[in-house]
Amino acid sequence: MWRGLLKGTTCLLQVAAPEFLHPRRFSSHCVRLLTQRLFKWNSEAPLGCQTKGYLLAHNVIRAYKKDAMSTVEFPMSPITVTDIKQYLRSKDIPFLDGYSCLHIQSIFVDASARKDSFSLFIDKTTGQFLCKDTLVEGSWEDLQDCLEVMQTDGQDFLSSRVLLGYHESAEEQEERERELREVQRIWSSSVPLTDLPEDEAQLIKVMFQITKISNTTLKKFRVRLFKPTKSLVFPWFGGPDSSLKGVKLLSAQSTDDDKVTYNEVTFPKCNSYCNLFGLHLVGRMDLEVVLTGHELDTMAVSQAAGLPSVALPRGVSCLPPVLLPYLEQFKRVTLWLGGDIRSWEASKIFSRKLGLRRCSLVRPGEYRPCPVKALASGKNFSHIIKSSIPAAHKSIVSFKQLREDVYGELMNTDQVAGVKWARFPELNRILKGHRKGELTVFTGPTGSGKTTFISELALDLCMQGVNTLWGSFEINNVRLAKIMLTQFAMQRLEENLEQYDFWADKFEELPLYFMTFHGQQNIKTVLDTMQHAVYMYDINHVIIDNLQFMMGQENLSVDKFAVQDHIIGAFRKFATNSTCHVTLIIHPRKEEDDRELQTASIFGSAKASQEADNVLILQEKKLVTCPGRRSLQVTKNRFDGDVGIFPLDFIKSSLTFLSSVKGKHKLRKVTSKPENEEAEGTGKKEEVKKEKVTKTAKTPRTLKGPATGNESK
Ligand SMILES: Nc1ncnc2c1ncn2[C@@H]1O[C@H](COP(=O)(O)OP(=O)(O)OP(=O)(O)O)[C@@H](O)[C@H]1O
Repeated sequence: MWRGLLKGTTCLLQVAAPEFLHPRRFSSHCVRLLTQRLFKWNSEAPLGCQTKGYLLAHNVIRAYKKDAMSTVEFPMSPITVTDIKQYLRSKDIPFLDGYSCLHIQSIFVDASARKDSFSLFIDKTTGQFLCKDTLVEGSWEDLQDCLEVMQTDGQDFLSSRVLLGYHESAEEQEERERELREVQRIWSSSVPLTDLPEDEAQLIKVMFQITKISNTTLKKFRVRLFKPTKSLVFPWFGGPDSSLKGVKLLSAQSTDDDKVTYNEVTFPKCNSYCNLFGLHLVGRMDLEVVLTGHELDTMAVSQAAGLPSVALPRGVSCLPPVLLPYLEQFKRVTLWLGGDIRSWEASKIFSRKLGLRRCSLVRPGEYRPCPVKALASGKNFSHIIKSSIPAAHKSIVSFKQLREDVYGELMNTDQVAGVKWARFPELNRILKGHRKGELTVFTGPTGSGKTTFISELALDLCMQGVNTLWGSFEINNVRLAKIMLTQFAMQRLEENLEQYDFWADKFEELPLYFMTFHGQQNIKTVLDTMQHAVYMYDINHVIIDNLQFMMGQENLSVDKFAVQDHIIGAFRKFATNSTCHVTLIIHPRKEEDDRELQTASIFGSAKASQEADNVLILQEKKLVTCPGRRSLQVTKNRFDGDVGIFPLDFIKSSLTFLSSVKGKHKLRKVTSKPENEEAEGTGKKEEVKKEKVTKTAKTPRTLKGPATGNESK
């Protein structure tokens, strides 16, 4: 359908604004200018015609953007809160300065029908807006357009249909309606837990480890049981009429080793499931809330602490900014996201979005597990919540303030070490895991498979819920996605095209985003886009392929090293400040055919290896017997100093690398020497203090199910 619209609007554009015909230039800014021109032209025409022209233009742009939903564009005109305030003042629009948003009166509701006088929320970071009364949402440019239209026409308000829902294609609309029918079907064929016979209800409670959650609480939150799959059903009520908008199904399965795993499925699916479970029970006058990472936790808090509580839709993996308006009313937000380090890290990151000064964080620990476990073990909830730590930290701290942090790290060494790779156990043994806030520099000979390898390394993490952003400047996103999809499916999909949809559907669920850049880029633009993505999607891992594309096209013969140092410094700062891991691919210096690369071979000065927390080298052995053979060498590991090398076998059909141990290629685990002893730039062979050979069995490759953003607890 949108092709049809595009055709129609192309004609319109040809007349009104030919310079915007190039699809890459479609943007809200383009619509805005186009709209203004249309208004100018149509100033004599009746209102309906003007709005139609406006809508038509918007339709195309929004459909275009929606198509590229997992791509992250550079915000056309990065906006600051000062700009927004200035604009509102210039239009005489009164606003309230909230925590994450500015609040204005809704422009989509007739003044006489406005329930809440300041129900339109403008995100201070992005300018994105949401009207809570009508659920109209859009970009800052959309809002400006609407305000301009109102001013031009001298209207008090606009119809909510101006922006609502029209961006959907027929297919999308059909899909949405199908999902809504599915939601209704599940909801109406499930039974309230409290209506089950007592023994059956008890069995279910045991299965989900919620024996301490009372029937009153279950009833209050309207939890049901979907019998065909024995799943708990958590409803999502939303909108001005608090109608049913979606459901989340939680199912339990026992594993071979007698453990129970929990799986979640949402309708509508993951990306559009934007529910704060429990929100319908929050009163308009409530000023305090406990934010949890799971529906069961929210019920536990509500029951044991008697406080309003809401759960994040995708647990600790993200806090979508679209939910921020719903949390604006609270003067105090206690984040109790779980009982592990990952929850603790997430609570620190989310509190920045929520506004540090109103947030306090429950530090995980032996006496502070996640709420549902705390309820099961009879912990004192009010004590835990009262002893939560204010999120606004001072820049100078004493050890007294740090001692709990240090203790937490000592207690949870495995979690502190980061997310483990499922496909590269040898890398886990050396690096221990993938940690937030670190900078990894990766190099290897030209054409040796750097992109292919990093693609699999990042995919592995992404499949475990690490929100990932790719900046691929060398190969385009379609090619990159094709490589990743092949690695994900672990087979040549060209030969099994009938399976394409199956794998693509699963792949689509991954928290994976791509920057839309290609070729040479300005470092500031790239960093701004990364910052934007961190805010929008809680990105934990950014991959830049490769640094040479930020060095500019001009001849940098004089100070190219200084430029590179500046860029590396900027990425280092970004990784630290945004608590986000950055993997930077850098070309090596000119290689000599018969020598292995080393840290000093990284192109540029020593800055790259000094700033990096990890240095990884893809070694290419020119073996006649085994031409595809590569090894991965870790030459720097700031976390615990272990360095080493292990061989990789390339499987061409799936573009994957199998870490293997064959013949002479055994894992060499080497305890590193101090960083300052590294023979940077000297070409000296690295000294080895201690060397031990660890026998590693060939790891069988099993494809783990793709992460759906749904956690199992
Ligand atoms: N171990 C390997 N053996 C043989 N071919 C490989 C291997 N790894 C990757 N390839 C293939 O080599 C080609 C180049 O790979 P890739 O683009 O990942 O290399 P690169 O090091 O990133 O290249 P560049 O130096 O140009 O950035 C691809 O077609 C890829 O499928």
